[in-house]
Formats: sequence, structure tokens, C-alpha cells
Amino acid sequence: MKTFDTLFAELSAKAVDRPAGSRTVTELDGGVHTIGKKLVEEAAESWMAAEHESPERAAEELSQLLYHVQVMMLATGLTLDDVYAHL
Ligand SMILES: N=c1c2ncn([C@@H]3O[C@H](COP(=O)(O)OP(=O)(O)OP(=O)(O)O)[C@@H](O)[C@H]3O)c2ncn1[C@@H]1O[C@H](COP(=O)(O)O)[C@@H](O)[C@H]1O
Repeated sequence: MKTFDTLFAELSAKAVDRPAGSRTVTELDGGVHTIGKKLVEEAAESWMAAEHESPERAAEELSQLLYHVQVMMLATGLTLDDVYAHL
């Protein structure tokens, strides 16, 4: 099973290698503004799933939120340590 850290390592490599068909590469090319809109969308979908759907649906939406958090970190040039320093 992937963890936050292993997913970040995978996405970091994709940002450098830029494989064809990568969703991450497409998102990064869209820039911070576009990624930010996706981040907010996934946050709202997580809230709606938790309040109106089920724990399973909430987990699915939250996983997409975590993915987009990582894309935003990459777009901003932030490392895991940069963020963890604030926890
Ligand atoms: N964990 C994720 C992940 N979570 C979410 N997403 C993307 O974010 C989208 C979620 O948004 P929605 O469901 O709202 O999708 P949608 O609205 O239909 O999509 P759009 O309209 O935004 O195109 C999904 O369709 C995925 O494309 C993800 N895309 C990729 N990953 C993982 O990231 C890694 C690298 O992926 P690639 O860069 O695509 O190789 C792989 O391990 C993937 O499993």
C-alpha cells in the first residue's frame, strides 16, 4: 500500500522524468492557479462525502485531496520536510 511519503517520491520522479500520459505532469504544467482550484474541489468533495455519503466515499475523496496536496507541493518547490516542519 502506498503511503504519503512513497507517493511523494513517485510524483517527484514523474515531475523530473515527465513520462507520457502522466496526470501529474499535466497538472504541473497547468500551474499553481489550476492546481489550487483542483485542491479546493477535492476538499469540498471530501467534505460532502463525509457529511452526506459514507466513510468509504470520504476515504476515496480524501485520497484525491492528498494527491493534489502533493501536486501543489511539487508546483511550489516544497519538500516533505518543508511541510513536516510545521506539524
Ligand atoms: N493518487 C493519484 C490520484 N488521485 C487523484 N488523481 C487524479 O485526480 C482526479 C480526481 O479528480 P476527479 O475524480 O474529480 O476527476 P475528474 O473531475 O473526473 O477529472 P478532471 O475533470 O479533473 O480531469 C482523478 O481522476 C485522477 O486523475 C490521481 N492521479 C494519480 N494518482 C497517483 O499518482 C501516481 C502518478 O500518476 P500519473 O502522474 O498519472 O502517472 C500514480 O500512483 C497514481 O495512482
